[in-house]
Order: sequence, then structure tokens, then C-alpha cells
Amino acid sequence: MEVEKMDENEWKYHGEGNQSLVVSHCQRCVVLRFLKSPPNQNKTPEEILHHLQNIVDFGKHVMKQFFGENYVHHGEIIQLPLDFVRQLCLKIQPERPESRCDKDMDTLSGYAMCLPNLTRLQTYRFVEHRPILCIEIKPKCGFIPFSSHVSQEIKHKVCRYCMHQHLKVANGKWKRPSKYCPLDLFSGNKQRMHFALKSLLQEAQNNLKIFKNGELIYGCKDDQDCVSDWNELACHLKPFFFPSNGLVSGPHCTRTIVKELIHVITMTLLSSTDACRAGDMKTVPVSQGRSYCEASAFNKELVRNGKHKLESSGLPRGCLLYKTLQAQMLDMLDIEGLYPLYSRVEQYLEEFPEERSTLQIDGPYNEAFYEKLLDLSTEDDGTVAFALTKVQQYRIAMTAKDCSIMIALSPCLQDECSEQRPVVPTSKSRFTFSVSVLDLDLKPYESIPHQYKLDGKIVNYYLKNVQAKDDPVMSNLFKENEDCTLVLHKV
Ligand SMILES: O=P(O)(O)O[C@@H]1[C@@H](OP(=O)(O)O)[C@H](OP(=O)(O)O)[C@H](O)[C@H](OP(=O)(O)O)[C@H]1OP(=O)(O)O
Ligand SMILES: Nc1ncnc2c1ncn2[C@@H]1O[C@H](COP(=O)(O)OP(=O)(O)OP(=O)(O)O)[C@@H](O)[C@H]1O
Repeated sequence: MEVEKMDENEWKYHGEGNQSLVVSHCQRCVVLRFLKSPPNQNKTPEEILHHLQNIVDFGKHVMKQFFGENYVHHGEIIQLPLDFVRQLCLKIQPERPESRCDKDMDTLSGYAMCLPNLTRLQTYRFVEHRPILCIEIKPKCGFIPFSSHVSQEIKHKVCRYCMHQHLKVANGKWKRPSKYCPLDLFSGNKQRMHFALKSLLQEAQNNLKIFKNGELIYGCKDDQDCVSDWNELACHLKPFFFPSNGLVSGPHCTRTIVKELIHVITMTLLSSTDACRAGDMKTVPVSQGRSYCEASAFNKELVRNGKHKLESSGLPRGCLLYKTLQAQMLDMLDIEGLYPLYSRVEQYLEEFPEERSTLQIDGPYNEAFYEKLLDLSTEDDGTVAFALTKVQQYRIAMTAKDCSIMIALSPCLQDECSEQRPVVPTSKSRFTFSVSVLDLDLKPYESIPHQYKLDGKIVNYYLKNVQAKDDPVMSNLFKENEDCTLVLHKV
């Protein structure tokens, strides 16, 4: 990219999260990712550069090992003319959702990350002019904690996402709870995956977005109450799934198209298109924890129908969901078991602050950092080294619990050879596809106390407001002890 010739008119607002803002190039398959920070809390250009370097290194040396070369795009750092960045910031400001404007895009350092635009198909080297569909899923945590440090039995039964939904609705983050349960998506069972994806399509929240030719066509922009219009979605999708236009419109047509979409997503999620170095690293067998969540609507429906055995077919080892789950399961002790170890590291750092860099708490995230993550022992020998390994593994797990999966699909031409590229067939068409993972920024060490408090809040809210209502004995108990609002974690 010729940075001297940067023109803000060639870029447009693409999206943002809590930490970064992304703009895409109007013609080329690239995006720029800028860091964000609260107003008046700007970091120096050196700090921004260091942060971005850490993100790139972490993707390159750590996450590629866990996920595989083809799934991770670490990108590169680019230095841009400050004038271009300022003009770009002004240009995109009106497009930004209000709820994200509590933070500003960094316009002072001139540094950003340059990445491939993952809403475009990555199996092609050149810009595609054929239509492209992209589905972005933020699957969240796909397992129930199996750690013996868990103090509340409910955490062994109901997953964090399903419990957190209630707190989010109560706090006004979303208007309605979602029926999506990550354990259904990660189950590998097609029926459960279908239910999970349908639930995401019903209440997308921040867990699902669909792009057509790089433009967002489905998912929440800035609305807690965003309406899911399946008819409109079906209109967008019809040329992809029924290219010869053989399907009449109407509710049946909409349902058929949504079903085809869910089928394609399921097949691509279960596909294995890459191998990785940590491929044989067994964190925890998936069978160790409970493979279903009691609060899942799918599970409840089965129980209502008198069926008590929930199928979990297991994920194929090479697929991105499997790799994501393995990385998530590096959280072996749960935050309740991890927090005392974090305190041990903190205590050590108070005594020896100069050791912070030797311990690689803020990077560099290099090969040596990765090697230290491979020790999966859970036998605490009382050392700082043990505590630190668990803390770093927990940070990786938290990152994998908050990353997103991008599936890009493009209709295959009749004569295209399926041997070179992965292809997924539907009833009336075929798609070449690519699967990638994004938002792999390592979660900060400093966020651990926040995680500990949030965990308590989520569980406490659920016990008091959801479970107690389902259980009259519990409900009376809470009424008698109205001031008992804190779930105490054993330390
Ligand atoms: O803690 P959670 O589960 O609410 O996850 C946060 C996300 O909320 P979500 O549950 O997906 O609605 C949250 O997403 P939103 O900004 O709410 O869209 C962020 O991804 C946050 O990450 P960070 O702290 O900004 O790096 C996420 O925080 P952490 O991953 O650091 O916990
Ligand atoms: N390489 C990419 N190609 C296409 N779109 C991207 C790319 N990177 C990010 N995006 C889009 O921009 C959005 C925000 O990016 P990202 O998730 O990295 O932000 P974040 O602030 O780190 O998120 P979070 O709130 O989870 O911390 C994504 O949800 C995705 O839609």
C-alpha cells in the first residue's frame, strides 16, 4: 500500500467493537484496524505501536499455533499520514453506532493494523467480482466448567452465556434473551447446531452478523431491540441459494432459504481446512465436563418431550470450532481457582516489580511465550512459575472465548474443480468457502479481577432472579434473606 497516496474517500466505515474500529477499502480486499480509547485517555504513539506490535506477535507466534496457519491472519502494522487519519475519522464519525462512541478512534499515533478483508473470500488471491456472502459468529464459551474450584453447583449445570443473558437483559444491554446456547453450537451434533444457529438468526445480539459483498445486511448495528427480518434476509440470499430463481416467494420460500443457510454454516463449521502445531495438545477431553447446558431451550424441549439424553456427536478434530474449544479449555481451573494464583503473581510483583518484563506479562509474545503455555499440569507446587503459567493460559482461554469466526462463501461456477478449494453443496447450488478467526487480541493481565467480580455477579443474579423463581424452596429462602446478594467465592 502506498501510504503517501492515502485518500480517505477510498475507505469506508466497516464496524467496531469495544477495543478497535475497522474501515474497509472500497475496491481492494483490505481493512485498517485502529485502536480506540476513552476520551482524554490517549496513549502515546510509542504505547500504541507497542500494543499493536504485541497484537501482531501474539497472532503470529501464539494463536497460529493453536488455530493453524490458514485460519489466523495476523496482519501487519502500517504508519499512516496523520492528515489522512484525521480526515478518515471525521468522515466515518456519522456512521458510528452511538453505543460505541464512548471511545474515540486513535488519530494521534498514525499507526493501524492492515489486514485482509475477511468478509471477502480468502481462497482467491485477487479481488473477486463474483458475489460473496460472509457470516460472522462470536460463539462465546462452549463448555461448562469442570474445575473442582467451582463453588456454586449451578456453574456445573448452566453455561456462562445462558446465565449472563439474564443479567444483560436486566441491565438493558439487550431487550430480549437469546435462545442461543454455545454448548449446542460446539456439540458437533447437527440437530443441536441447527437449533443454535436458528436461535442466533432470531436474536443476533452481538453474536451474529451477515455481510453481502462486504456490506452488513443482517445483525445489530446499534439497537438493543433490532428486529430480525427473515423475509428481507431471504431476499438477499435467494440469488445465492436458488440462482435459477425456481423458488416462489412467501413464508415457505423464506423458511427454505434460512434452512439452506443454516445447513451451509453447519457444514463449513465442521469442515477441516487446516492443521496446526498445537493440534495434538489435549487440554481437556471434551467428555470431562457436562456436554449440555440445563438452560438451553433445546435441552428443555427434549426434557419436555420425555427425552433425557442429549446427543453430543463431538467435533471433528481439525475444524475451527474444535480448535477454539481446545483453546478455551486452557481455562482449566475456572476463574475461582485462577484468582488465588493471580494474587500470588501480584504479590510477587509487588515485591519484585522489575521482574514483570522477565515474566513476559506484557509481552513479548514470542516463541518462548508459546512454549511456556504447553505445561498443562494442574498440580500446584506453590511456585510463582506455576501460578504464572495458569494465569497466561487463562488469558489465552479468555481470548478464545471472545473471538469471532468468519465464514466467507462464494457460489461455484459450473466448471470449477472442487479439488483445489473446499466446496460445500446445497440443494440447488455449490459454494467455495473459507473460514477464519478474528479478534485474537490477548486479554490483559489486569482484567482478571474484573473477570472474578463479573463471574460472581452473573451467578448471583441467576441464582436470585432466575433459578429461585423456578424453585419455590429457593425462592422463599431468598425472600427470607433479602439482603443476601453476594455469592461468596472460596479463596
Ligand atoms: O465478559 P463478556 O463475556 O461480557 O465479554 C465481553 C464482550 O461482551 P459480550 O458478552 O460478548 O456481549 C464485549 O463485547 P461488546 O463490546 O459488548 O460487544 C467485549 O468483547 C469484551 O472484550 P474487551 O474487554 O473489550 O476486550 C468482552 O469482555 P472479556 O472477553 O474481556 O470478558
Ligand atoms: N480483518 C477483518 N475483515 C473484515 N472485517 C473485520 C476484520 N476485522 C474486524 N472486522 C469487523 O470489525 C468488527 C470489530 O472488530 P473486532 O472484533 O476486532 O473489534 P474489537 O473491538 O476487538 O472487538 P471486541 O468488542 O470483541 O473487543 C468485527 O466484528 C468485524 O465485523
